[in-house]
Amino acid sequence: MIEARGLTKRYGKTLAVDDLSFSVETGRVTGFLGPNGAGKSTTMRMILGLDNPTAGHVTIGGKKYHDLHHPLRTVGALLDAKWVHPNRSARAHLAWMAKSNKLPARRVDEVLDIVGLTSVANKRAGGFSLGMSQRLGIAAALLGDPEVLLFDEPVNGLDPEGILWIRKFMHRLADEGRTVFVSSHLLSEMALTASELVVIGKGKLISQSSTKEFVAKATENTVKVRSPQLAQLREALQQASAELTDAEDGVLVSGMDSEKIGELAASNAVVLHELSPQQGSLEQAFMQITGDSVEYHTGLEAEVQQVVGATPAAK
Ligand SMILES: Nc1ncnc2c1ncn2[C@@H]1O[C@H](COP(=O)(O)OP(=O)(O)OP(=O)(O)O)[C@@H](O)[C@H]1O
Repeated sequence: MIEARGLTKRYGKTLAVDDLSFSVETGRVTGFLGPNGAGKSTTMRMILGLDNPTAGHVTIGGKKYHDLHHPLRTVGALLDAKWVHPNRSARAHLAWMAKSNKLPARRVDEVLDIVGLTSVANKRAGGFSLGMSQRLGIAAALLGDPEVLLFDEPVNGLDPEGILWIRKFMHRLADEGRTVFVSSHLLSEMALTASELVVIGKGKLISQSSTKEFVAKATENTVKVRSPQLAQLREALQQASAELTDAEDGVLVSGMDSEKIGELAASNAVVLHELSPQQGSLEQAFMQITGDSVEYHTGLEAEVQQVVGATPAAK
C-alpha cells in the first residue's frame, strides 16, 4: 500500500505537486490520472525516492523508500523503457540488474518468461520495438518479485496489441494481490484498466474514488428522447421542470430519469420513438471535474476526441 500525505514539490517558481494526499490499496489497479504537466511523474519519482519532497511524505507499506531494507523486493517501477544499454541483450541487462541488486540469477529467466520475451532474450535490446522495450522494463520491475508496482505512462506510443497486453498484465498483477499504480493522461485507457482512480490537476488532488463512482459523480445524466410529437412532449417536460437541449433528431433531457419521462409521455398520449439514458463517459467526467485545472485544456480535449472519438458532454 502506498500513502501520500501533504506531498509537495516545488521547482523554483513551479509548484509541481501541491499538498497531495491519497492512498493506493493492494490487490487492485489504481489509475493516476491527470493531463500533461499535472505532476504525475514528479509524484512517482518521490514515491521511489528519486526526488525529495519539499514538504509532506509518501510511504510504501508504512516506510519511506530510503528506509526500505530491500527496495527492489518491495517496489518495482517502469518509468522510462528506453534507458537500457542498446548493445546489451535483454538477458544480459536483467542479469546485470539482478547481480547489482543481489537478486537471484534464476529470477532472470523467470521474468523473461512472465513477460513473454524468452525467445528474444539474447537479442540486442537496442533493436527492440517500443512494445518489447516496455516488456523488458516490466521484467526489470518484476525482478525482485515486489508487492508494489509503479508504471509511468506505460501505454504511450504502443500499438493496440501492446496496449491490450499491458492492460491484461496489470490486471494479472493485481489479481496476484499486488499494488499496481499506473499513471496516464489517457482517460479512456484508465477506464478500462483501473478500478480506482486518483485524479490530479496542476499538482492538486481532484478526486480519489472508484472509477465507477468518478464517472457517476461527475457526469450529468441525460436521457435522449425522440418522438413524432416532439413539440407536445417538450411542453410537458418543461412544465415538469426538466431541462432540455436540442439533439440531432430529438432532445436531451436532464433533471428527470427515463421512467418519469416515459410516464409523462404516456399521460400526455405522446408516442415515443426513443427513450435512452446516455451513459456518462470518463472523458466527460474528467472534463467536468478538472475544469480549469486542466493546464492544456484545448490540447487535451482534442486529444481525447482523437483517441476515443468522444464528444464533450452535451449541455
Ligand atoms: N526537474 C524539474 N525541474 C523543473 N520543473 C519540473 C521538473 N520536473 C517537472 N517539472 C515541472 O513540474 C510540473 C509537473 O511535471 P510532471 O512531469 O510531474 O507532470 P506529469 O503529470 O507527469 O506530466 P507528463 O504527463 O507530461 O509527464 C510541470 O510544470 C513540469 O514542467
